[in-house]
Amino acid sequence: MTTRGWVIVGTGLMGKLFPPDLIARPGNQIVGIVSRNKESAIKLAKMHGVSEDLCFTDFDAAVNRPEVHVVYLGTPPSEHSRQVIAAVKHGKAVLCEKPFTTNKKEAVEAVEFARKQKVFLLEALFSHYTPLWTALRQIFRGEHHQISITDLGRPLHLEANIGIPQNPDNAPSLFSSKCGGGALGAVSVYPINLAYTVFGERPTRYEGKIVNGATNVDEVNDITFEYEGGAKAHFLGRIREKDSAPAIIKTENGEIIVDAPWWCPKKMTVRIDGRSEIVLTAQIDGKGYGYEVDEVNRCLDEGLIESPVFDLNRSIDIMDLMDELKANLTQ
Ligand SMILES: NC(=O)C1=CN([C@@H]2O[C@H](COP(=O)(O)OP(=O)(O)OC[C@H]3O[C@@H](n4cnc5c(N)ncnc54)[C@H](OP(=O)(O)O)[C@@H]3O)[C@@H](O)[C@H]2O)C=CC1
Ligand SMILES: O=C1OC[C@@H](O)[C@H](O)[C@H]1O
Repeated sequence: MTTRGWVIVGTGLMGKLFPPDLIARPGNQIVGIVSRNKESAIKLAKMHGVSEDLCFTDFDAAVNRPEVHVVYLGTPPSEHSRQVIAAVKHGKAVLCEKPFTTNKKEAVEAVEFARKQKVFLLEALFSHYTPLWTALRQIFRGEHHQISITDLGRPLHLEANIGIPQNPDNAPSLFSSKCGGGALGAVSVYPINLAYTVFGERPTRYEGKIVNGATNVDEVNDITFEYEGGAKAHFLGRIREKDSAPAIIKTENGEIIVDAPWWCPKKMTVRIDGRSEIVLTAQIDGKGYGYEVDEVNRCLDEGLIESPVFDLNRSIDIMDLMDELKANLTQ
């Protein structure tokens, strides 16, 4: 088995949460931690059993070493595009946290550069790679071995709310407009991507409202997408209140209930009217970040520069849609 060396950039929440799931996957090793502050890097290194010698304040010095294969960006969205480009310049694969960037322009710059240099880049929208989201993708692509999309019929309605209560003291970058914070990128990116997965396309119309809070980032997104033929997706994304409802997908002949937390689900029930009920379950390893690590390694093993299950056009398109939503729905 190939052993891959990873550099972790950022020592905040994700710098703490991602590495245990990374190193629990065989063949992955942390070979560097980057922080703007040496003490923070050393503290994080101790937490993850990494040597102090592998702590850096200089991004380029950390990344440009032969033992580095992948760079994980656990930094605020405002840093992503620049850091993707910096890592790609050294020829290193990148796993970049969601939201991919702060706007479409930055997303295009990062993607075009990675494509030009033929270096692997993937958005770390962790839900997408979990076992039951993989099953959802297969169902709506008509590729699931047990559940037929013909029996279910076409999707008519998606309801997927997400609310994770936080505040500027425990999550300063999330509430900072300079860092590219806000509910759209922090939480609503999950229902937006779920809507892409279910309906397979971008909505033709949208309506709703985006409400900014005291720190001038959006804290509430109450948005409905409409698709060709009248199907709809609705989500309420919030960063001050908790919402632990399941996600519900109604189809012509049935429904799929994805239990909460539906962005990292362990159970999903598929009902075909009057005919069958199939319950799919999955264990989640750790906090659920190992599956995106598997996807990086699978793609690198196969010599791919983009993941076929979450290609970079989708990352760009989501940022483009978010730009539009912000421009048109902010009150
Ligand atoms: N997949 C998931 O479940 C989750 C994903 N995320 C995503 O991960 C990314 C990071 O989020 P999170 O860890 O919560 O953020 P934090 O603010 O907790 O941590 C980000 C870290 O990035 C570093 N950093 C670099 N530049 C800046 C800057 N200009 N301002 C502030 N910090 C900076 C800091 O580390 P240092 O001081 O060491 O340089 C900081 O601690 C975001 O894109 C977020 O959306 C967040 C939570 C959950
Ligand atoms: O991606 C996320 O999931 C967990 C939340 O705590 C966080 O705000 C969000 O960015």
